[in-house]
Amino acid sequence: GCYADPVRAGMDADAVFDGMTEHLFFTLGKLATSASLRDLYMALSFAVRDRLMSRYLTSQETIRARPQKTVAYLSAEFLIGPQLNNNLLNLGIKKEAEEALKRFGIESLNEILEVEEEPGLGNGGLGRLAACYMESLASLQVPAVGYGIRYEFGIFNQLIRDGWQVEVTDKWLKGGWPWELPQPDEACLVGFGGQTESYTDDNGNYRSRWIPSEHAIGVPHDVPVLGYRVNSCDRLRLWRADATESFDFYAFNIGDYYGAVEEKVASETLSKVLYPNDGTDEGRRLRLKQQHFFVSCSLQDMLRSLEKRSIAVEEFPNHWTVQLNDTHPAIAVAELMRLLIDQHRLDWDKAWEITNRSVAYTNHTLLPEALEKWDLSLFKNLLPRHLELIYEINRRFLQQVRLKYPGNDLILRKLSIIDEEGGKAIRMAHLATIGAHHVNGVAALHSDLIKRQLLPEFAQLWPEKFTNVTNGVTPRRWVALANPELSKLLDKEIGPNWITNMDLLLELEKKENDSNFLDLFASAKLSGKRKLAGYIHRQTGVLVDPSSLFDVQVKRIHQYKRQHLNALQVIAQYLRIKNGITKNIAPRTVIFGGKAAPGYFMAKLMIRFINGIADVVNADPDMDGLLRVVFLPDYNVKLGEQVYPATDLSEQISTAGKEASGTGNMKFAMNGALTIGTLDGANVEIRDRVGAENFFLFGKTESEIMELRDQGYSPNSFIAESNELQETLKLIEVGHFSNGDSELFRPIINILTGNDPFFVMADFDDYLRAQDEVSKAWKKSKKWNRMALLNTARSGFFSSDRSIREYCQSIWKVKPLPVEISC
Ligand SMILES: CCc1ccc([C@H](C)CC(=O)N[C@@H]2O[C@H](CO)[C@@H](O)[C@H](O)[C@H]2O)cc1
Repeated sequence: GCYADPVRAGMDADAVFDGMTEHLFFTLGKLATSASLRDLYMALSFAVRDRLMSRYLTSQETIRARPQKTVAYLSAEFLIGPQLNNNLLNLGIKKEAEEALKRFGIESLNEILEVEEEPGLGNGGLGRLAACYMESLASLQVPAVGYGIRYEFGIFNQLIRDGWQVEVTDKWLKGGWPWELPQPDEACLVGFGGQTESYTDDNGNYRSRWIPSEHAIGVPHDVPVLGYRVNSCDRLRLWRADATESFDFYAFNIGDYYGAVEEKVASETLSKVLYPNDGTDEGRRLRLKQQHFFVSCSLQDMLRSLEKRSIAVEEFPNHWTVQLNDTHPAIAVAELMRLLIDQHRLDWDKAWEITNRSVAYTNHTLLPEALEKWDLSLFKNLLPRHLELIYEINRRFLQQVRLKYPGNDLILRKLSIIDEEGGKAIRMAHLATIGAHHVNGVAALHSDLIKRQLLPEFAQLWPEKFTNVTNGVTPRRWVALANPELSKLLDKEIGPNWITNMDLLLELEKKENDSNFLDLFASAKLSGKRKLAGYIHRQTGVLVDPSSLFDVQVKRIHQYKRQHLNALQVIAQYLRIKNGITKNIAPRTVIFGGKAAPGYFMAKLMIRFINGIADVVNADPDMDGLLRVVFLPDYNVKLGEQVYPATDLSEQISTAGKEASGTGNMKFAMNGALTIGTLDGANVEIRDRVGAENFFLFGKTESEIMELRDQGYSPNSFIAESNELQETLKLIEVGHFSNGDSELFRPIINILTGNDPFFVMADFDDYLRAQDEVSKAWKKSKKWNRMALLNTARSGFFSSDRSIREYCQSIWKVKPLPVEISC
């Protein structure tokens, strides 16, 4: 698969320039003289795509020719972010592209990168993790396919109007997307609804067949996932829904124009839009249809790849290892059984053995409201055959349990896939756990809580099945690409190999007392802050001082992430300044960013609250040079790439036991930000690795929170202990941040002084104490810079390469398959 044509595959600036010129002319029908920035972005993107095609095709060919186990990562979300810059980095032709652009009169690559639409095919942590993992799989040369949905509309764009979030449809596909390869010949057919009927097959076996009442077609769109400076190029296979019958002429002829396209419209809705909830299960019918749609297409695709290579279906576990990214694809357990039994005529035990040996499940949340439970009648109506199979899986499973715990009906009820309490429901976490050979959490504390709190009976039953793989993030996008200043400094100091071997960063420990190096380190940070300050001014009109402490909390808005605790702390600082208590205060710029799920009222009110505080603080001359508050609209991957290199203090302040891991915390530490945080999720491991002395810890631990909850927590007892908290709450109540309207933020006050489910009041004073520590440390810049350097130096563990190596060794049992390209 080697293509030698210089114009389409040459790697020098001339060739890239020629390639762009050709695509402008032949692909886009534009002359260079009249090309817009967007045309040049498309032309460069096509030219770059040309240059990874040999690796893409040869990688596919290598996997086909030398069958070995391939990772199938099933995820309802892939938050891959902008592609051009990452592919330039991984191909190693960034300089050449910059040179070629100069010949089109474009001085900086950033001008082109700015016009790129990012595919917002995810909500937050779970979706971005999937993207980091796909990039690490390719960089580690492990054959893999990321199976998901090609949503026509991704996560909404966020506008802030009068302090409120406004959602705008994300038309990311307008004008086309150069990074996908539609494969209509590999479409799959998926059924829904209808009923099942049992019959006896010609060997006299009782069988059941499914007669769906409606169908849709899944058309795969492949997206190359290039590894860093290797020949390996894996792919994302994203399914787009289409109608079996695009046009009903009979309806049209009788003038029923809507009828004529009704089925087409109905089918296409399957991949129309991403559900924008990040942790609340709404149990919508279309959501379940979406899940079955992409899972069925993906499993059919895997089975077809065996058929094409005339490999027996019994060999499935030796060729595919299927990872379920949370329960969103958990229907796979029943769908694989259906395909193996109904279509490949295997008997139950063989089919179950194959399923159990192939599937593994990762849990990403403990929040009860985020655990998917499908109403039984909805499930029966949409997937009658799968329900039959789930009943049988459950029956056989409970049989085993009865043997182990005779007469213990309680444990049967706790373990059953069917939740009998209230309206009967299917517990997808139970189906996934029973069908999987491994169940893992995403940080040590989280994996422990899965065993102690979420699935204790299962952990007791199958202790060896439960494991942990702490999350990671790719250093290519989150350091090399996002923070070129720091990268240059690292290349110069320890050589370039840190990008693929982050443990090499430990070398930097030697420089902890080298003030010259510390100054260079700090100036890399300052250049990031200057860039972000410019962006903030352009976007919000707020002028911020790059030399102030950039205190940042960017993540989805959620009560357990406690953005409101941070906001209360800001008010306390504001009051101190107003009361002239400025001795310990360090000039700060407090930056928030994050989207709220459209139906999540409290999260939207928290955004309004933050903007209310910002308006008052930023307009108050007493705050000049001391405090600024900013809410950055439309936080996404692209904006993240600007924020992580420009941050001094990373806010990771969730209620202990609630944040499964966090991944932003890792990106901040890698880029030399210090963390103020609770002992929650991966914060625990970050603190262990970077050193407690380089981490600002506060708050109650998970077990202290449990204790407080069990003994009946009353937030008022904590409020009574804290004057600053009382003053802060009073100021809100009188409407100081809402133009005197004391009703606007009442819901926030009511919940905090009511049952305060996320223990904001309990942690407030200790949080304020920790923030004072931060101010003190900031004023000793050498000390701060040393702490910052040690965070970067000791963040190697949090590379997604380490996470993927752990999955490969302990769960997937797969090895790298280097790709040879002989030209
Ligand atoms: C059914 C609605 C729904 C949608 C998304 C989710 C995700 C699991 C939420 C999520 O993104 N979880 C985050 O996953 C990250 C990657 O492992 C972790 O780092 C975060 O702590 C976790 O909140 C749950 C429920």
